[in-house]
Amino acid sequence: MAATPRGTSPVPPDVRPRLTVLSGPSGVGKSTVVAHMRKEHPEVWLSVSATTRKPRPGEQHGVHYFFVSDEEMDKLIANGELLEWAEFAGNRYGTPRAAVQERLENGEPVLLEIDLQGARLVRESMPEAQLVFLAPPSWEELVRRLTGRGTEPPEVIERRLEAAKTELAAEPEFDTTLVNTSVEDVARELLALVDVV
Ligand SMILES: Nc1nc2c(ncn2[C@@H]2O[C@H](COP(=O)(O)OP(=O)(O)O)[C@@H](O)[C@H]2O)c(=O)[nH]1
Ligand SMILES: Nc1ncnc2c1ncn2[C@@H]1O[C@H](COP(=O)(O)OP(=O)(O)O)[C@@H](O)[C@H]1O
Repeated sequence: MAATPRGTSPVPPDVRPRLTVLSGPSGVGKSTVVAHMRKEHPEVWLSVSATTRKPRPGEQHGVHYFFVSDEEMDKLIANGELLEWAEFAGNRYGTPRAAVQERLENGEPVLLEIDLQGARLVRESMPEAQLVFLAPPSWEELVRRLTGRGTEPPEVIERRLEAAKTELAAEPEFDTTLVNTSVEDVARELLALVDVV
């Protein structure tokens, strides 16, 4: 057995990153890919964020998001209850800290689906986190998906596409890029990265 060089620590038994961040522009397919993966692998734990955005038809409180008022969001932030938070296209979004911490302390994998600003904050506070970028096959396809989803009025779509330009330019900051051409393929690749055993 090779000796451990002096001055370095032995490699810990499990060096796999437990925290995975999935980011990518609005409409690229993050929710679709994660939902597809969790349909077959419900054991993959996804953090449920708090948001001041209004629910879309079909979105459930506590499942897709915790839908909160501006005042409630102020309190969550002031009380330090969010691991990170950001303003995106006119609404605030944040990751509740306690549930994530509990899982990480138990050595369980955690998946966050958050925006670029949030991904950068996580990288600062947890450098061991792995950052995964979901990219569209092309700009035209991103516009098509965001428009085709039909959940936002044109001015909100414009705002999100403006943000998408900044987000696409930040792709090199991420550890891995997955191009969302096929939902099935990307869901499989993401599952391997999240490494749920
Ligand atoms: N920083 C941060 N971003 C979040 C959080 N939850 C969701 N987001 C991001 O906020 C952005 C807008 O989310 P949403 O309004 O659901 O739109 P969608 O991504 O187009 O479905 C997306 O980039 C989400 O990944 C969070 O807790 N923190
Ligand atoms: N690989 C794909 N091919 C074609 N359409 C897709 C694909 N992935 C997602 N979509 C569609 O694109 C739209 C945006 O997907 P969504 O998951 O809501 O994106 P995000 O969560 O990143 O905002 C939805 O209408 C969804 O059905």
